[in-house]
Amino acid sequence: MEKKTKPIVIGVTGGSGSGKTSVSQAIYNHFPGRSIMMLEQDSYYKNQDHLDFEERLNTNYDHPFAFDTDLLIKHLFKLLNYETIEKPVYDYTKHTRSNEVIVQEPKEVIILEGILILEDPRLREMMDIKVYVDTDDDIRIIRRIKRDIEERARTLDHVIEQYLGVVKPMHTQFIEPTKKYADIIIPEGGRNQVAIDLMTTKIDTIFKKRSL
Ligand SMILES: Nc1ncnc2c1ncn2[C@@H]1O[C@H](COP(=O)(O)OP(=O)(O)O)[C@@H](O)[C@H]1O
Ligand SMILES: Nc1ccn([C@@H]2O[C@H](COP(=O)(O)O)[C@@H](O)[C@H]2O)c(=O)n1
Repeated sequence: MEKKTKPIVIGVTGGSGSGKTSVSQAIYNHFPGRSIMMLEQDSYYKNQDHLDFEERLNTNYDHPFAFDTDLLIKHLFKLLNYETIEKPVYDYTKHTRSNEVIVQEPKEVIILEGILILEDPRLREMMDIKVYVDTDDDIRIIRRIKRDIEERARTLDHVIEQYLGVVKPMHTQFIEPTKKYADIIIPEGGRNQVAIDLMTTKIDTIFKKRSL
């Protein structure tokens, strides 16, 4: 019996504020109505309903332990097996999962995006293409300040304290070293149209090969 091809997994990583969501969205938006989906590692932050808000504020969200990676891997295996998943929804304002889930049907191309997706060898093993979005630290912190205040209900003092205390050291210890696993390094994230064109051309080839 002919073996069915499995979906393609494209991992997109980089430091916080590097532009990995923007790159992933740009690739995804290039294929409206096609068999492509996004899977965000952030959706798999651990549930913290058992902790009070003060304790949640002190969680290290940039350490691999912050993620329910077993659940992410389980869901990825299901998607590779063409099964539907119930993707958790994360609430950054409450620092825990919301009660909702998103029903996600399997697709031929999965864009897996997150700060620590290349840190876990099991996840690396599941990826066909690995991308690292490489953006200078000063640009990343400026973007993060703006975003966290506007979209994640944070104060300037909290963003700075979190960045210096946790985000920066964890980036150096866990995220930056995963660059060596990348097949492609994209400088200056979101607006690197050449890199996005190369990625979309590659995906187009995959769709054509699969007659999709
Ligand atoms: N090339 C860029 N130029 C200016 N702003 C950008 C660029 N890429 C991303 N941004 C902005 O920076 C913030 C972080 O980008 P995002 O793609 O969410 O990064 P990440 O997912 O790596 O944290 C967002 O508000 C986004 O609109
Ligand atoms: N409750 C949380 C959960 C995560 N973070 C921060 O999010 C960053 C990862 O998301 P990006 O879109 O920036 O890649 C990570 O650096 C965490 O510090 C948070 O602040 N609060």
